[in-house]
Amino acid sequence: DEGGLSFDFYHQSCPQVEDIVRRGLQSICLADPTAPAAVLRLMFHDCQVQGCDASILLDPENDTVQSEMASTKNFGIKRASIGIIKSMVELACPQQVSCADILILAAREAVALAGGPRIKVPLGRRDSFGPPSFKLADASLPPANIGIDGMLTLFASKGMTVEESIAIVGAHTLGITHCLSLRNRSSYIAGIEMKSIIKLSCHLPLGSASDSISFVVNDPTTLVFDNCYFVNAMNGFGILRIDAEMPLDPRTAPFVQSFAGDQDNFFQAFSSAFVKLSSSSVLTGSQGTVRRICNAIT
Ligand code: HEM
Ligand SMILES: [Ca+2]
Ligand SMILES: [Ca+2]
Repeated sequence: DEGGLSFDFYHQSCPQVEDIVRRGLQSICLADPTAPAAVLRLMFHDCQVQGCDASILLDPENDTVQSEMASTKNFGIKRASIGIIKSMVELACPQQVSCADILILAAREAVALAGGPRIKVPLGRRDSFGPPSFKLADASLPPANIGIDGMLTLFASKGMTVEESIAIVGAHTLGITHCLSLRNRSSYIAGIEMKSIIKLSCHLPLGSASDSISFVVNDPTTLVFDNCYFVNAMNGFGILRIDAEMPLDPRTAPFVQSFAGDQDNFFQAFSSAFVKLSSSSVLTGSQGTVRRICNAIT
């Protein structure tokens, strides 16, 4: 049982949905090679707040109800690709496929398109019906400078093992970190001086307006889903605090070494972690709704 989800959920109502999402993401990627990173992070930030229910895609209802995007923890999140893919799915199968499922399928394609594993994901999520909650997003998303304890507790609550928790953070094999997100990161962690690396890309001391424009890459192969992130972290070049501490903490170090040495191990643990993350506290059956457009409840 995958918590009310199933692998053949759209078998009757929209058998072509996986192909549509794949082709949609492929063409978006041709125009913007950073799209896989954006979609993968978007999926995490949806699932982390009230479950994988497309709540992050809702626009503010009016001046008083702010969207999840108003949280500073959602800085840098890009949402446009899901709306485009949803409109392609709606043409083929009107009002059948939830935005929540489209987001998970798009994240799965993002990983595969960037060279990672093709993950089999159960479907049948429904979209949130309530108004967006900026406060919930702010409370539920991890701070940029979370440590190993906080990270392990967070993913344990989604049923992940320690190995899976480290694998899912391996999502940082894609994408970038803005200098803004490094403001509260100690530059000196367990003997490793990060200043010289960050200095190449950020204006130091951090705190200027340019911090929201300038960035560092999360690993040297920022467009490729590979195990380079773990090799890089072991060499002392982890960008965020968890990236830097995972190779050093005795609880996590053995898994970082195993993933750095064997990409298949990483892909396997990442795949099972991805299914757990994307299946945690979802709406199913008659709960929630299937939105016609992803940014509003109509
Ligand atoms: C406790 C765990 C985590 C923390 C504290 C964290 C934090 C961050 C931060 C601060 C950034 C940089 C944002 C910016 O400055 O633009 C980032 C980027 C990113 N994160 Fe995480 N993250 C965590 C877990 C995850 C997970 C589980 C995933 C996906 C499954 C993920 C996927 C990504 C991706 C792909 C990027 C790059 C985004 C882009 O380039 O557009 N992260 N993360
Ligand atoms: Ca959500
Ligand atoms: Ca990489």
